[in-house]
Amino acid sequence: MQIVSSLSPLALEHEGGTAVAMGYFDGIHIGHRAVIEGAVEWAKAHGAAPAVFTFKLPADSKMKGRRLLSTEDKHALIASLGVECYLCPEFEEIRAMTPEQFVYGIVQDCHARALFCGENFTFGAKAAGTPELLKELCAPLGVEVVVVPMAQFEEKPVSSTRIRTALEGGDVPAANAMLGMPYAIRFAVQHGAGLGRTLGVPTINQIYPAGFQMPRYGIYITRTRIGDTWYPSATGLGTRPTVNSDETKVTCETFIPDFSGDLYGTDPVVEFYAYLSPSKKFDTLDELKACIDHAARRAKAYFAKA
Ligand SMILES: Cc1cc2nc3c(=O)[nH]c(=O)nc-3n(C[C@H](O)[C@H](O)[C@H](O)COP(=O)(O)O)c2cc1C
Ligand SMILES: Nc1ncnc2c1ncn2[C@@H]1O[C@H](COP(=O)(O)OP(=O)(O)OP(=O)(O)O)[C@@H](O)[C@H]1O
Repeated sequence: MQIVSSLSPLALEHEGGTAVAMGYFDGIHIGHRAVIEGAVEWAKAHGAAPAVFTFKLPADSKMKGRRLLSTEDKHALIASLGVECYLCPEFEEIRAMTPEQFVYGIVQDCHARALFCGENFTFGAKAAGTPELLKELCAPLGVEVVVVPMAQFEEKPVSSTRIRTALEGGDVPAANAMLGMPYAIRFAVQHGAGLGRTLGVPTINQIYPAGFQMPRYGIYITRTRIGDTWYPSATGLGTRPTVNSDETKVTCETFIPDFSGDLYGTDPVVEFYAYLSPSKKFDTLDELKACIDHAARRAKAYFAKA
C-alpha cells in the first residue's frame, strides 16, 4: 500500500484513476468496511486503483474521541482489505478548506473516478459538506459518488463513538459485533513488579498509550497470539488495588495459563471476548492468585466450547 502523508498527488502505476473511500475510519468497523470494500470492488470492476482518503490527528486531539487503533494497525487492516493507495494528510492541512476545495483537491490528487462515503459523512470547514453536496460537486466532474447505507447494530447505526461507549461499559460482545471482529490491543510488553511470577500467575503487562480508548476497568476473558498460536488468557485492566495505591498507574495484565516463556520486547495481540467482574482489593495475595486462576479457568472453558 502506497502511503502519502500530505495532500499531494498520488503516483499511479496506470491510467485507470482511483476509487476513493473517505473518512476517519477509527476501528475499521463493519460500516467502515462496507465503504472501503465498496471502493475496492468498484476499482476492480473499472480498472482503477482502490484508495482511502483519511487524515491524521495529534495524539491529544479530542476531535474524534479516543483512539481505537494505532496508526500501524489501521494501515494493516486497510491494506488487508485490498486498498493500494492511502492518502493521509494532517487534519491541519484540510481543516480550513471549503467543501469545494476539499472535493476538487481529492479528485485531483487521487485522480478519482469514484468517491465512496457513508450517509453520515461530512467534509470541509465546520463539517459543512454533506453527501448531497458531494454528489452536486462531483456530477459536473464526471466523478461517481456512492453513498453507502449505514451499517446497523440493534437497529441503530454503527459508529466509532458507539464502540467506544460499549467498551467503556464493558459490553465487549456489542463492541465486537460492531467491529465485525474482536476488539484487540497490540502494545509492547513492559516489565512489571515480577510479583505475578512469584505467585505462579506470571502476566504480560501492556500499557495503553495516551489518547487510546480503554475498556471498563475489570477482569476479562481474552485470547493472546504468540507467534501463530492463539492461547486462552485472562486479563486484568485497571489500577491493581491489592498491590498498588497509585490510582494513576493503570496496567493491562494478561495471564496466559498454557504458555511459559519470555515475552518482553514483543507486542502480542490480545483479543477481548467477555467482561467477567470488577477488580477487587484483596486482603491476601492468595486470594488475588485464586481470582486470577479462576478467570483463567473461565477463559479456557470459554474457548473449549467455542
Ligand atoms: C485475570 C487477572 C485479574 C486480576 N484481578 C485483580 C484484582 O481483582 N485486583 C488486583 O488488585 N489486581 C488484579 N490483577 C492484577 C494483579 O495484581 C497483577 O497481575 C499482579 O500483581 C502481578 O503484577 P506484576 O506483573 O507487576 O508482577 C489481575 C490480573 C489478572 C491477570
Ligand atoms: N455505520 C456506518 N455504515 C456505513 N458507513 C459508515 C458508517 N459509519 C461511518 N461510515 C462512513 O465511514 C467513513 C468513516 O467514518 P468516520 O470514521 O468518519 O465516522 P464514524 O464511524 O461515524 O465515527 P464517529 O463516531 O467518530 O463519527 C465515512 O464515510 C462515514 O460516513
